[in-house]
Amino acid sequence: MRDAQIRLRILGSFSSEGSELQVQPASTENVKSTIGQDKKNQIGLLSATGVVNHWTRVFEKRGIPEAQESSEYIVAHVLGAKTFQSLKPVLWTQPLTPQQLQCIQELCSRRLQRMPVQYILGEWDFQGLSLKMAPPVFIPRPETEELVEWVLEEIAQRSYVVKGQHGPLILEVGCGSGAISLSLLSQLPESQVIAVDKKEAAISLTCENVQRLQLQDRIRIILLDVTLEGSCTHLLPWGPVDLIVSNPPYIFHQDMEQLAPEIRSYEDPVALDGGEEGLDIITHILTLAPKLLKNSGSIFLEVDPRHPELVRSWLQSQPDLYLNLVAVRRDFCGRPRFLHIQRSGP
Ligand SMILES: C[S@@+](CC[C@H](N)C(=O)[O-])C[C@H]1O[C@@H](n2cnc3c(N)ncnc32)[C@H](O)[C@@H]1O
Repeated sequence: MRDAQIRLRILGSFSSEGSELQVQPASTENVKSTIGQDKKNQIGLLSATGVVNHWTRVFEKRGIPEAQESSEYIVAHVLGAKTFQSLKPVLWTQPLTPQQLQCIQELCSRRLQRMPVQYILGEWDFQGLSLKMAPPVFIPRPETEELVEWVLEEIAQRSYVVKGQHGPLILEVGCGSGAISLSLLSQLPESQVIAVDKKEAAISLTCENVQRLQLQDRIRIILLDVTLEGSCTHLLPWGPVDLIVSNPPYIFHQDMEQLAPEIRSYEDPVALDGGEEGLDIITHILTLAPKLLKNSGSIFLEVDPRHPELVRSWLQSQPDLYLNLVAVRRDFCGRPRFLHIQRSGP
């Protein structure tokens, strides 16, 4: 699934798509007439492969990014598979039923309106977990899987056997769909997680995903805005924590307009907009951290490539926090995107 997700880069990166398209949903008539045009090819067109090719051409014509991948994911989903390649080869050429064709058409019409494939399918894989997706809750990106892998590597090198607790206690700020928290819980059977988010839609989706994966015994989910005064008091009863992890909103405000239509029209701007320099939530997390973290506790953050230097100098200007930027990691595109900050103070 990882490869498949990387292929859907337009939904995974915050790149601009340039000018927005005037998109009209395809009508049933359009599809029927295209399908009816060539009687000789009718069987081919009504097969899964034929329909994938048809919608790929329609998407390409309308300037929809990742036309073929979008079309393949939708057809595979309607046929009960995750990817087109994983379908039994016999299903590639077998004629589809009228119901299947109708369903494909409805889902493809949504893609023509630039809805991300993840919302169209209603689920997406993250770290091998199948999570429910629903707009406007942020769709987990492939980069964030690298953040989770880094956290897992660090945890593997430490011992967390303290007062009957056998695994780390982790706080996630901004849990969204629950992707980070749930993948950590599922890969660290001794861990416990506190997941917070300021948006009710995110909290509800995390709860649904927790139930879906039966991980409710080791997680506490809290509706909380970490920028509000006193937010710390809601977390202190559960702490102190070994580790804070967050993929916060970090886009520079002036870059918000450049986002692809998929992101701009469907994802919650609260999940994206980090203020003037993208640091608004990051600095709140860092200010709260010393009150919530154990001694030598760690913070792992996903950030913009411009942030490592900005965060380093911000931390130098805040010596009373006793936080040090100890490592920066690059993402699979070679951009410095992940920070490890450690508490070193009283
Ligand atoms: C980039 S999304 C990350 C979601 C998820 N962790 C992931 O990686 O897929 C950021 C999340 O932070 C939440 N958020 C934004 N501001 C917040 C705040 N002040 N307090 C708590 N959560 C906040 C948003 O609602 C959103 O769900």
